[in-house]
Amino acid sequence: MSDTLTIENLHVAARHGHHDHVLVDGVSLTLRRGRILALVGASGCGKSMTCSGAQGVLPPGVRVTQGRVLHDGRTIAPEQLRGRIVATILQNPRSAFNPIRTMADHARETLRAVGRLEGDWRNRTLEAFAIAGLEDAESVLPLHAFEMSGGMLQRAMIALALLSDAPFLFADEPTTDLDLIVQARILDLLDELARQRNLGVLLITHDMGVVARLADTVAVMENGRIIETATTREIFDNPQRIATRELVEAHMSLYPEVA
Ligand SMILES: Nc1ncnc2c1ncn2[C@@H]1O[C@H](COP(=O)(O)OP(=O)(O)OP(=O)(O)O)[C@@H](O)[C@H]1O
Repeated sequence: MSDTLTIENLHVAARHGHHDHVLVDGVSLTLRRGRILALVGASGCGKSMTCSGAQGVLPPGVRVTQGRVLHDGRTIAPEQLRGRIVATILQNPRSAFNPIRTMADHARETLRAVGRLEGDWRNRTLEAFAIAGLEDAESVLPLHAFEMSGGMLQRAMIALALLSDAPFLFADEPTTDLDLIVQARILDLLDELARQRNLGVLLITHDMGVVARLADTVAVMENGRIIETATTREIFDNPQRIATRELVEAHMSLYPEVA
């Protein structure tokens, strides 16, 4: 049971008048360190709500109605999970940064939040920025988000995730807002970091190209439920469910050479 993070029977619902509208309907997933699990499915099927629900960071009016998260078999509260056990990188990094704070401020804040601000925070930050591929890391520290490109910001978000030293990473559509060349570089970086740092990654995406490139296993979601889980090879070669087949076929019609 060591080195695992399990989302168990997660239910998430939104209040609509007097009724609950179920958005996530009994999702169970297990992440293992050093492995990348892709969570895929059509837009609106509940991927992001699963990720946010597991971390207890749902939007107003949306709540977890059932389920728990276990780290190495022990139940863990969302506030203990966030930052310490799970780091997060999101789509649209620009909106994830406080516009009036510098990258140095964000790094200090991240380290403070996980109780690691002591000692030489600056050098640790510079090292994380360099590992994340931010060239001339020193010059990045005083920058605000508006002074950086989308690719730089995504690298900065990855650097902050590394600073927290969490063993698991939730990456929710990490390359969606980036141009194709930057996307490819960020995907390479994520792959490299997951392997080198032995991170367990939950990769949320609707892009089967990203799945083919990075994921070891795939969980397919439809209408708030996991309908199929298999290795990436099996998902591409022998999809069992219609929704899975549609995702694979849509991808193959665009990029026949990939799988
Ligand atoms: N703030 C909210 N309040 C109520 N329902 C919401 C809210 N945000 C999203 N939803 C609904 O929750 C469902 C799941 O949304 P979610 O964002 O998890 O989908 P997703 O699979 O991540 O989609 P996408 O690939 O488009 O990001 C959708 O039906 C969506 O309309």
